[in-house]
Formats: sequence, structure tokens, C-alpha cells
Amino acid sequence: MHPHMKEILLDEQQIKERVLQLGQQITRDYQGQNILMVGILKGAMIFLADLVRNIDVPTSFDFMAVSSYGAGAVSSGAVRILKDLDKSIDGRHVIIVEDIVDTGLTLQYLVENMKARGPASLKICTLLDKPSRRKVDVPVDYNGFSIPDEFVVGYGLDYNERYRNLPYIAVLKPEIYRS
Ligand SMILES: O=P(O)(O)OC[C@H]1O[C@H](OP(=O)(O)OP(=O)(O)O)[C@H](O)[C@@H]1O
Ligand SMILES: Nc1nc2[nH]cnc2c(=O)[nH]1
Repeated sequence: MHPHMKEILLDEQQIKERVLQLGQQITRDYQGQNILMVGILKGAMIFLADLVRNIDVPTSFDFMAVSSYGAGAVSSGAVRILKDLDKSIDGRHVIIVEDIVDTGLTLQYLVENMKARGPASLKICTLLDKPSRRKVDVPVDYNGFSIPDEFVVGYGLDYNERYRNLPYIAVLKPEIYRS
């Protein structure tokens, strides 16, 4: 384990099995349709890459990058688009793919923003959910794991842009987080 980690919350095998299940569930739910997966950069990159390889209906993907004004606990809910979708989603079956839902503010914005673009359907898929932190209700259709309110990194999730490449999801040692 990386020396900056306190404990591994989800190991490689647990993640792999759950991502396979999610892919199978999405495959069943979208029989006969084409999916557009929209990954929210950068955190969802690793999850999306593994997830799409477990989906067996025609799937394309696009990406958005957003940043919230006001960091962490004082997040205002205002979101700025850093990178928009490449193409129209009008009439498409869209699944937003996130690494983690925390307050829900980012997804609330993204859902409203994307609904206005006229998709045929819109669902949310997240690898991790921290339900105890929710400030606004967001309809999560596919959730990998509900986790406690601890700061986690790995498998796409960062702290100051580090640790995204760890193959597991771990709790960062508080002394690293505070220093
Ligand atoms: O539910 P919320 O409280 O809105 O928080 C969740 C958002 O925060 C994280 O992104 P972050 O801004 O850290 O960007 P990153 O994916 O590039 O790390 C995560 O990927 C979600 O987009
Ligand atoms: N990396 C990371 N980003 C988050 N955003 C909201 N919660 C978390 C978390 O636990 N880890």
C-alpha cells in the first residue's frame, strides 16, 4: 500500500467485480439502443474506461470538465464549464459517468444543463456515493459503492492531482490531507 494511505477501502478485485456488474446491468437496461456515456473529467476517466469494456450494446463516449466555484465545504453550487461536449446530445440516450457524488451540486448542475440539450433519456452512473454529505437530491441510477464520509483517493480520484493512478480506492492519511 502507498505510504500516504491510512487503509484500503476498496481493493482492485472488489472494484473489478462491481464494475463488471454495473456494465452487465447497463447492457440489460439498454438492449436495442445506442448509449452515449458522458465522462466527467478528470476523476471519472479510469472508471469510464473500465466500465465501457463491460458494456455489450453500441456505446460511444464524450467528456465534460467542470469546476465548482468555492472549494470543498463552502461549495456554492455554481459550476463553470472548462471543457464542453464535442457533439450535440439531442435525441441520444445519455449516461453521465462520475467518480463520486458528494454534495450532489455538480450533478444537479450537469443534469439541468444536459436536459436542456434534448437527450432522449438521461441517467446517472457513479462509482462512489457519499450519501451522508448530500445537500441536494440527485437521482443516481447506477451506484457502485456507498461509502462513509472519509476523503478517498485512487482509481481516478485525486488529492491535489495526485494518486489518481492507484489501482485501489484508499483513505488518505489525515496528516497528508492537512499538510
Ligand atoms: O457532489 P459534489 O460535492 O459536487 O462533488 C463531486 C464532484 O467533485 C469531484 O470533482 P473535482 O471537482 O474534484 O474534479 P476532478 O474530477 O478533476 O478531480 C467529483 O469528480 C465530482 O465531479
Ligand atoms: N478525491 C476525492 N474527491 C472528493 N470529492 C468529494 N469527496 C471526495 C473524496 O472523498 N475524494
